[in-house]
Amino acid sequence: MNRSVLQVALDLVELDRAITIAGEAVLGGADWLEVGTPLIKSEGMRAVSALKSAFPDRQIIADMKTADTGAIEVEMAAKSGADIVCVLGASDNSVIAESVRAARKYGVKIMADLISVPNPSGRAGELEQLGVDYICAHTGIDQQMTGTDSLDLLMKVIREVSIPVAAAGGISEKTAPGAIAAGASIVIVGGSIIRSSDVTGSTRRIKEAMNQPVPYAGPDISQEDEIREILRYVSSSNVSDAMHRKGAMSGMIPLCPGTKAVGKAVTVQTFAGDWAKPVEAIDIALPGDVIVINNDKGTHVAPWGELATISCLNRGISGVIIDGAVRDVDDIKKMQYPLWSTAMVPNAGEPKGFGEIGSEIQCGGQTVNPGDWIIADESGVVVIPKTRAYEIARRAKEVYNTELRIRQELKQGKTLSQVMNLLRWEKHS
Ligand SMILES: O=C([C@H](O)CO)[C@H](O)[C@H](O)COP(=O)(O)O
Repeated sequence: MNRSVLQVALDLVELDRAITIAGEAVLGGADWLEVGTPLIKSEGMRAVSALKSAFPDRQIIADMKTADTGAIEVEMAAKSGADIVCVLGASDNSVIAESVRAARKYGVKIMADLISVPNPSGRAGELEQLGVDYICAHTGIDQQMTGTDSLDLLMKVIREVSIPVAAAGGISEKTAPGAIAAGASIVIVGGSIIRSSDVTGSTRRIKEAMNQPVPYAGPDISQEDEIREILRYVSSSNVSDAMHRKGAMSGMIPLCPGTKAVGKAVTVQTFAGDWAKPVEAIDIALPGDVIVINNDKGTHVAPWGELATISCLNRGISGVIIDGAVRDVDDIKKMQYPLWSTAMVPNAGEPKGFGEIGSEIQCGGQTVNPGDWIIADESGVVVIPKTRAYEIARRAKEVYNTELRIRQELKQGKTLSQVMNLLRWEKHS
């Protein structure tokens, strides 16, 4: 292959939307069109034939992810119009060999996908020996969410084979030049194009980036900084979607609607109205943290008020969440400080000093540990366990990006039910 190819992965579930998005991507310069696995599962082989009829001059790739009955699946895809069929590199050699035989018979090519292969560099060579036409160094979408880097995999396999290698897995305008510099002949892009509000523009920018290869230097931001960066622009609703409706606190009212808090939790267990530990937590918390307080069901006395809030502002604390009451509401509102509580009351308690800072607490019906991430906005407060914070932030970003595209389709006049094809997916139908 002389020049690098941009393959756009149509990982969608509705054929009509896939064809529209494919058309926009072709306008931006997409060379090859991949009928993504979700689309094949949702629409079957008619998705392959529909894409081929709509775009007869493009190579159509059927991402079958074949793991068994190689010959049958290759035959189906080939007869539906696919030019290239993707099989799982982790499959048994008998599956690969049968796929290759069927491919030769029906005049199509085989791309072997290295997703989840334990020894990718060794396996890539074996797959070449078995006769596959392309190797795909692929980090799956779920793996990407945990921080696995597709270009690391590409670099492990690129020198092991002499057939063309495709790079896939979260590739964007930023990483595409690195894939080409590392030697990829094909760059496969899904989310960065199909979820964009400007599919044509995003495709064009990635194509342009591919023409300026630059060696990949690895991520330019730490995972913690990336979590914070993402949580600053996604919403608590996006995070709740990413967590499959887990993590949302109940009964939390924003004192200053329109404000937002994002940060790591400094937890405080106190007793009704005992404001010593909540206020001491201000000195322990780091700038950017969120103080999360359990006031032991005390809604008649407040462990928090205006003066504590001023201290928080001075220390750069991102916000305060109280399962309990707050007072001095008018003054805090003037400061527009991000604070959520379950009650308001004028009564102050006493600084007795019971309770502790930095232990596991319950807040708004959720368990919160020190270091868990908090995102709070006008919809409410969500706690993200620290062990899954990177993954959840990345998934929330996917939710956010998916909505960018849906919003664009709504602006063009479709209803939400049309975009989502609700009737098709109703449980009782
Ligand atoms: O093959 C893919 C994935 O397994 C879902 O079927 C994607 O097409 C591939 O990962 C490219 O998509 P992005 O990772 O979103 O760029």
